[in-house]
Amino acid sequence: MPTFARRSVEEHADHIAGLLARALETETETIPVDDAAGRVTASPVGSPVDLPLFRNSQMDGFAVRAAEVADAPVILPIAGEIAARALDPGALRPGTVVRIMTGGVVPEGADAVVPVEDTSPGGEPDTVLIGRSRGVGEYVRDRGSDIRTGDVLIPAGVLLASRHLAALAAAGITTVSVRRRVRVAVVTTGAELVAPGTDPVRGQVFDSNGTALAAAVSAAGADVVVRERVADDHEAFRRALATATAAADLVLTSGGISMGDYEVVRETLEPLGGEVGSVAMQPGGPQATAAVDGVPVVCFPGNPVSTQLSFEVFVAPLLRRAAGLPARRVSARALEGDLRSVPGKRQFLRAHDDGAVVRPVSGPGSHLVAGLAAADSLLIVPEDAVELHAGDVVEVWAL
Ligand SMILES: Nc1nc2c(c(=O)[nH]1)N[C@H]1C(S)=C(S)[C@@H](COP(=O)(O)OP(=O)(O)OC[C@H]3O[C@@H](n4cnc5c(N)ncnc54)[C@H](O)[C@@H]3O)O[C@H]1N2
Ligand code: MOO
Repeated sequence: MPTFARRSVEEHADHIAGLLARALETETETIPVDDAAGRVTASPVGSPVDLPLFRNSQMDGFAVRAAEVADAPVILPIAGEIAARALDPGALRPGTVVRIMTGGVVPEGADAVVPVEDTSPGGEPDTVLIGRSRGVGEYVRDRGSDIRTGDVLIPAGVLLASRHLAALAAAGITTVSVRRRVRVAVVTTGAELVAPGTDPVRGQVFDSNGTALAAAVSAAGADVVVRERVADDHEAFRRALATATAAADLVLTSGGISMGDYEVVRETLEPLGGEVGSVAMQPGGPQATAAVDGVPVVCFPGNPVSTQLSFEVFVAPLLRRAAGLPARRVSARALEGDLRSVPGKRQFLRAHDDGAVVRPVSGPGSHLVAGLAAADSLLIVPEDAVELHAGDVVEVWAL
């Protein structure tokens, strides 16, 4: 007998959200900035320095006293040259200019840079004709004008991308405190399963759910720490569960939860207090959950499309939020043709969304793994719909 008769999609989603809540609150870890792309900051990172680190030139040209070039054109002697390198240029002598390169230290006394384009040779050796005036501060990048020491460079909860790592590196920071990724175990079950790459005999199928779930977990910002494939053997499944719960924050399984005779997942988890039943959706009708040794176990039906959609509907949003990733893109689209649906179940049809209209690209069968691969979207048909017509507006999830 099922533990729950018929849950709505929302009821089962809420149940899983509650089951996973503690597991998704991971602790923090400190990692090299170079490895931190895609991770989420655990606390605000203050800048240990002013940026820019020192006052420097924005242009190749001449560092000047603005007041001395106010009446340009004016010819002034060139007192030296400052390139972008470690250098203390000393002070700019009154009545002189220095040649300066972009990023070079602007010397004390200079308060503007005249770009080289606004100058020409002064006639005498080591002189320059400054062709136009520049105001105080022009083309000078002041120390601390980007960020000041102690100010927040990156707040907590930020999904680190290359621009954030650049800011950390620019401030000389080498490590950053981030949330640990959620660790997930993937256990596929079925006596018929063989690894892709082997030679199946009649009755055997390639284990595509292991591949799909592992990739989907990574895409949702979590780490796959265990991958097991077990036959319909209770002892082997118990061993795989023990390995999984020892290493992971969350265990995902596929197969073995419906009404047949060899339902190893259902038969193992029900006596442990697992909940097995049916959710008003298609694919993905049979669903189950359990907590084993305090670790949540979420069990998906074995049909490949059912497994993948169940993950997308129930687990991906939670993992994505925990990983700081944006929620999936949901749009409203007009339906291209007519379609019929099974009343009482929310249908997740495999579809193509061209940005204006959406149309199914394969049948509704939950074994149509190639049909799912051909889709770029899921077209959601509400529970109460019996038939929909061309032009009706439907919800579409980008895959
Ligand atoms: N009498 C009933 N039979 C079934 C019901 C039902 O309500 N009453 N529900 C059907 C639905 S809907 C689904 S979905 C499946 C779910 O069954 P299980 O979770 O027990 O899955 P299995 O029987 O183990 O496998 C189903 C199907 O999927 C293939 N499979 C399984 N694992 C993998 C994998 N890792 N990679 C690729 N393919 C896999 C398996 O070979 C089967 O063809 O139950 C229906 N039956
Ligand atoms: O609900 Mo099952 O998941 O359709 O094939």
